[in-house]
Amino acid sequence: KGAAAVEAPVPRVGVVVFLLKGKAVLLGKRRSSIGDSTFALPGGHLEIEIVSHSELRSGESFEECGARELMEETGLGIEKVEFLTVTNNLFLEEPKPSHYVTIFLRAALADPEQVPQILEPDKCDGWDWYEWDNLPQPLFWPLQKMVQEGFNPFPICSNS
Ligand SMILES: CC(C)CCOP(=O)(O)OP(=O)(O)O
Ligand SMILES: [Mg+2]
Ligand SMILES: [Mg+2]
Ligand SMILES: [Mg+2]
Repeated sequence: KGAAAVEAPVPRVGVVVFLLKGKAVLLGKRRSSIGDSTFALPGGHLEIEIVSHSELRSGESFEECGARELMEETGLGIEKVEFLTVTNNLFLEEPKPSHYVTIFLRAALADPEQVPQILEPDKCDGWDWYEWDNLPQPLFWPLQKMVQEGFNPFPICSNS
């Protein structure tokens, strides 16, 4: 008898943001079925705005999604949002298998003085700024993989 067919998870799109401040990046400790208790960039699911059962408004852009997720999760306003890279991430170890195509953006604080708030305490233990050459452990594995491969999210001529 054949093994039961395995349901392949439908790929979803995640948009995460390297919010940079000097040589530091904003990270939060996740409370989630995916990457629980690991340090991850702020961000989340690319959403289609469902207005009613019969009307979909046009979906959000990557940049709009990044800015929305940052506002929802930290209350921070961001600017100079740029596309950096994309990765293909299969989460097969998690309780429920999932598959994310993850869009990585870079941004700066609109107000450099603004302080992040923990607006979703059930999803994040807290936000903090971490120097890129002294990142906390454990990192959320898609980010860990990029760091190990030498990814650098900072602008080349960063004179900031
Ligand atoms: C798993 C990740 C790459 C994409 C989903 O991110 P997330 O779990 O932070 O999602 P939300 O912020 O939308 O809840
Ligand atoms: Mg979110
Ligand atoms: Mg999120
Ligand atoms: Mg979301």
